[in-house]
Amino acid sequence: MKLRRGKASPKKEAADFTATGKDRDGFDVKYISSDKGSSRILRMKTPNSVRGRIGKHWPYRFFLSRSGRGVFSCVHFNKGDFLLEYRGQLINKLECDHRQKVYHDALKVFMFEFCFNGKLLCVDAAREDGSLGRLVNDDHINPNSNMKIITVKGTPHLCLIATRSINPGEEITYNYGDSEWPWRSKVLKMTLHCY
Ligand SMILES: C[S@@+](CC[C@H](N)C(=O)[O-])C[C@H]1O[C@@H](n2cnc3c(N)ncnc32)[C@H](O)[C@@H]1O
Repeated sequence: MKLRRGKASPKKEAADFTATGKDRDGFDVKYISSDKGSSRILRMKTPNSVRGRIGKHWPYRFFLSRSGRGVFSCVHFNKGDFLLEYRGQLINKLECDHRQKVYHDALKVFMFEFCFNGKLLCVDAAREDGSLGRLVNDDHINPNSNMKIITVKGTPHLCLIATRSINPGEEITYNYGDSEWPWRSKVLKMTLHCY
């Protein structure tokens, strides 16, 4: 992949951000409300400068059909860019199974299980720690990122990497995988909203 001069590779960026334990700039959390099958954004933190740019280039604003929080880009990202780490506590299968038994359903969705070097591991992001990766919503039809395992000093880190270019104002999404997620079975109306 050809890199812009001075720009670190996604793997290097991921390693740097995972080491600091901080999210990179360029994202906003917005609250989305679903009412009668349609959805709207309740609170926007996007700066006016960015809003102006979106308005100029986008004929439409957002299609949203979910509720709760979502993570939105407020800058442009290229395909292959490192976006965010799905941060949390790295635990083994035994501990993961235990927590699956004791956690409420609302917390279980924050447990990300994956295979690493032939072992089942889990990042438990149930704790509200202010990080953004744990707030990224599912889209199995047209996601703009995917979750990659990036190994830093022998430890696996779950990192969201852009799968296409992402414009300011777009919600960051990835495919949560093939489970029967309840929201996927609902027929949700898609409504356009302008602000
Ligand atoms: C890892 S959390 C994502 C952040 C979450 N929206 C929040 O406000 O905490 C996963 C939860 O988000 C919601 N969610 C994620 N993707 C969704 C989607 N496509 N449609 C509806 N709800 C979704 C579901 O409630 C799910 O249990």
